Amino acid sequence: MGSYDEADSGNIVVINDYEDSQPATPPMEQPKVVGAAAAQAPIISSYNDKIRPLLDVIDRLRLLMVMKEGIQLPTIVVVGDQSSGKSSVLESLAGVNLPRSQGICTRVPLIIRLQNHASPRPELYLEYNGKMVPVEEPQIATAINNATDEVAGPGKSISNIPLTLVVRKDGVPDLTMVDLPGITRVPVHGQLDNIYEQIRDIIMQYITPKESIILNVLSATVDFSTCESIRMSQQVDKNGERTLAVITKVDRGPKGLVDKVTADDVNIGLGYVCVRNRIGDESYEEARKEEARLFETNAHLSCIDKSIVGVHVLAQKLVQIQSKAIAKCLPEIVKNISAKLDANVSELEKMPKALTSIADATQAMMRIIQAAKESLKKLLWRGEFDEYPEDNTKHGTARFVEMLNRFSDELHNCEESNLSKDFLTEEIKVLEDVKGIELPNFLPFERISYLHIKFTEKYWDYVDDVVMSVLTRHSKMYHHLKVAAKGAAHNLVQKLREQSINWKLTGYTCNPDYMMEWNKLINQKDHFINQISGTNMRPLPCSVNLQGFGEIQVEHLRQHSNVSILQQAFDLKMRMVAYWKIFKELMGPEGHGIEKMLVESPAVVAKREKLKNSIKVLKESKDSVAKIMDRIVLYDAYLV
Ligand SMILES: Nc1nc2c(ncn2[C@@H]2O[C@H](COP(=O)(O)OP(=O)(O)OP(=O)(O)O)[C@@H](O)[C@H]2O)c(=O)[nH]1
Repeated sequence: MGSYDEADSGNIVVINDYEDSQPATPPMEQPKVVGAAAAQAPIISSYNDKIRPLLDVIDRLRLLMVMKEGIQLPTIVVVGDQSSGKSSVLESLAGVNLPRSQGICTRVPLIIRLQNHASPRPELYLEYNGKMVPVEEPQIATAINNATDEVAGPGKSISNIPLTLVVRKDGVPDLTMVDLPGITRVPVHGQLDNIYEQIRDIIMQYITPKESIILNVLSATVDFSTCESIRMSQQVDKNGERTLAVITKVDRGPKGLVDKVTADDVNIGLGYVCVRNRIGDESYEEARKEEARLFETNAHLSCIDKSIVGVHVLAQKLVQIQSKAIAKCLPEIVKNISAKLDANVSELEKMPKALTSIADATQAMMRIIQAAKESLKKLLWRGEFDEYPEDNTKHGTARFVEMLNRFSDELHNCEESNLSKDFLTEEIKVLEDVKGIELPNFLPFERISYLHIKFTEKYWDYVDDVVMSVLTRHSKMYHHLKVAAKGAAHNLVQKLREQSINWKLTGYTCNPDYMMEWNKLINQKDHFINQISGTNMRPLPCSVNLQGFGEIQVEHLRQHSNVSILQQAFDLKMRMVAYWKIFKELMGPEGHGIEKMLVESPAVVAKREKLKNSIKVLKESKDSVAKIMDRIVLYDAYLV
């Protein structure tokens, strides 16, 4: 058993093109062999202390799903045509029973984390759907099948949601690999017609990143150039620089195998390893012995270079490839995590703050209304278009002039326009004087004396469009506010439109509710003033009952000898109270209306949540990586 002799000597010698072409691994980084494990474990290999923490960090980042954040990790991805023997290879490496079959077997990506572990009792876990389920070794195949059913549904359908199998066992190589569903062209009963496309998409997603190492599992019984998995890996790794081929079932197709692997017709840059997996109920020890015997005695197989045969060689090669890939990628990973974290933090900062109180909500609403008002003033009055430099349709003052010019031309062409040479001069002047949006009973629209219906319609349609689009822009984060504000603004524009059309010169006081409330309050003024300063009344009362206020203490007011000041103050107070009442009705009891209006749109909430989540993952990733930064620098230095 040449292979075991090598292991027992304590040195792993891996000779192939890849190793020759790669920078030499420093002597201290050579994987050591755990001699004591030789008798018990299927694979005799261990990781140097210096590499293991790096792999642990990569595994931690994988668990944090940092890949979802666009950070690629060095990953050994196992691909192969259906039943090529992928699971059997992994089983040989891990020394545990994985589901094996002749039909489709692997239906979800299975991340296998092998960790060499000193304790004689193996520890196995399955991690999926946020669960971590301990598993006993004999039940592992059943547990994987059950978990697959839970993730992908029972039957033969496949899914992209991965399962993770952690195997902590004495003597296993420290490796993390992903087993993917086998490529099948013909859907079997119970599979969707697009099963090939589904599997292809999953495989491409895993093998496309340049950080992935492709472990292409090929059966010795087939012509490699016809393998679908070769076609796929060549699409993303044309020269095979990151592809290693494992030839399985050598016992079934030994003839001509040596020529196939020597000719390398399919461009496998990292080389070939030929293996014979466990068959039927064999134990791992029996399988390894049988493999060694086969490569020693079989006429066709014995001439294959010993440096490319056997599961143990495969394990050692993978360990070295993996450690080099990790050391090469880690500095870039660290950089990418920091860059992505910074970008997400600044994007989150740019987002409106989540509103947690009525005060916040009120403030936010005022800010939005103020901003919308300012935008409208710029567009419709001041002629400043910096917020919409490209969109001429919003350039209100310019469009008004156009409208007026057109209208003027039309009028000149109609008989009516000749009735008076000053016709409409007054109206045009008034329009130019209109000063934006102000408090309801100070609007200057009573000065508008005449506007033609057609022109008025066009004018208000235009104003309505601009107001709607400005409000939409400013309130887009808050769906309810957007709807409410647009509704209110639209109604206001409608009212103004009607008033313009009806030529009303009634003195626009805008809000009838406000006026009703104000009248009710102001009608009490004479009575109130009389109660304070009435000359005929003795003794003067200490308090006065006011509708809407109740009993009011008034003695302190008597120090003001100027009745006119009192009247103005009363007037002012009533105005404010009337406004406040209308405002409160709009906003609902205790301001909850504002809160409701400022409920953010689900898309904004989702975006903020996503960013927060990303930041959390990236921060944790950064922390994990920070702990091993010194090792990265050290290891990196060896590789230069
Ligand atoms: N004789 C022999 N049979 C093997 C060898 N490797 C795998 N097999 C058998 O080939 C069949 C398929 O093996 P799997 O490991 O399930 O293949 P797979 O590629 O994982 O299958 P899917 O994931 O379903 O595509 C099983 O019956 C294995 O026992 C080998 O080296 N020699």
